[in-house]
Amino acid sequence: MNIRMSEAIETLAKPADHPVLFAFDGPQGQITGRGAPIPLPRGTSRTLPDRVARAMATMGDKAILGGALPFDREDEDCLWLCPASEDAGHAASGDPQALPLRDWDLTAQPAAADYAAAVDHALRIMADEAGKPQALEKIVLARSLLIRAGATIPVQALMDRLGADPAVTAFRVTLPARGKDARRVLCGATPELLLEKRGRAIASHPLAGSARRMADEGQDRANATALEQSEKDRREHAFVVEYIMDVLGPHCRSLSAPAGTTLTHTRSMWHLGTRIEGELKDPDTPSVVLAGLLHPTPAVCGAPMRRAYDLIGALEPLPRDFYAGAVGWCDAKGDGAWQVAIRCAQISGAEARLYAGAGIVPGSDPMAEAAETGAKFGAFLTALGLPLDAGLAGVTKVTE
Ligand SMILES: C=C(O[C@@H]1C=C(C(=O)O)C=C[C@H]1O)C(=O)O
Repeated sequence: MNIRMSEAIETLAKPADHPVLFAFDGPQGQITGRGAPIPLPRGTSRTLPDRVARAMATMGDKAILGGALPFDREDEDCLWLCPASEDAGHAASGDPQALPLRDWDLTAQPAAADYAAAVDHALRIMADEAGKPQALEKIVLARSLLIRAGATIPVQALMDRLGADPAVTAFRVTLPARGKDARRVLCGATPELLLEKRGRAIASHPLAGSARRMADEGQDRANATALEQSEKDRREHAFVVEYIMDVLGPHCRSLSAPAGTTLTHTRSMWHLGTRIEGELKDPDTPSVVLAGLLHPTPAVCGAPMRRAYDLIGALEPLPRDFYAGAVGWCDAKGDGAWQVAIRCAQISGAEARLYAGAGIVPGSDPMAEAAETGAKFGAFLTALGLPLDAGLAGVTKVTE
C-alpha cells in the first residue's frame, strides 16, 4: 500500500469515532492513538529511520506515531500514524462485567519440562564454549501459554485490569491482520522502560534478575533479599546495562548508570533494575529510532546478541512475533516512550497466546527458570480472572 502521509492525516478527521490503534497507560503517561487503519509503510529495522524521517517531515505537530517493533529485527514492524487530539487522551473503559473469563482452557507450549530441557541444553552450550571467542554467556528463553476462551476476549476490559498496578505500563496495539486472525491485538502490562525521550533528555530502565512475589510478607521479603544478594542475578543484569550503555553512548553527549542495582517490583514480581540517564547529542533523534537501535537488549535476547538470537530461533518452538520487541509512541518532536513488550499476549478473538521468558546464565537451574516464567504469567492470568499459578502447571517444586 502506498499512502502519502499528508493524505493519511486528512482522512482521519474525528479520532473518537475510530477504533483504538494503540494505547498506553503507565508512569510515562496516558496516550491513545485512534484513526482509520492507516499504517506507516511497513518495513524492517533497517528501513525504520528512513520511513520515520519521511513520516515526520509531513506530520506537523498534529500527529502521533505509535505501535510495535517485533522481536526479530528482520521482521516487519507495525507502526500507525494518527492525529494527536485532545480527546484521544485515553481509551474508553472496557465493560467491567466482561471479565473474568468464564469458559477457558489452557495449553503450555512448550510444556514446562520441555522448556527446562531447552534451558539445560543452553547451559551445556555455555559450558562447552566457556572462554572461547563469541562464547554464549547469556540467553533468554521463553515459553507460551495458549488460552482458548468461550467468547471473544475483551481487550479494553483486560487492559483496564492490567493497568491497576501502578508499576506497569498497560498497553494495547492493533496488529496487522494475518490469515484467519483478522483482528489481532498485542496487549499486556510491562514493567520495563526501554527508552524515554523528552527533548535532549533520555532514560532507560532495564530489568533483569527476578523473583516471585509471595502472599506471605515474610516470604516475600526473603525472596527480595535473596534476589538482591544473588550473584547469578547480578551477572544476568550487568549484561543488559553494559549493552544499553554501548548502544546509546555514541548518540549521547552524556550518559550514566549508577553503580549497583535497585530492587523494583510489580504486584507479582521482584526485579533488579538500573535507571540509565543521558543527554542526546541531537535532540531531534526520534525516540522510535533509538528504540529500534536498542532492542532486543540482553534482557530479552542474550549476550553476545547475535549468538543468543540464533539459538533462540533453534531452541524455542514458536516464533516470538511481537513478544519481546518494543511498544510505544513518538510525537512530532521525536519525544516519546518505548517499553519492552513483555508480560503480554497476542490476542485474536477468543484466543490469547501469552509469552514469558527468563534469562539463563551459567549457574541457572532449569526448573527454577521454568517456575520463573510461570510466575511472570501471573499478572496477565489474574487480569483474565484465571488462577495466578495456572502458569506453573508441570513445574516440579523448586525452592526459591
Ligand atoms: C523476558 C521477560 O522478562 C525479562 C527477563 C527478566 C529476567 O530474566 O529476570 C526480567 C525482566 C525482563 O527483562 C518476560 O517477562 O517475558
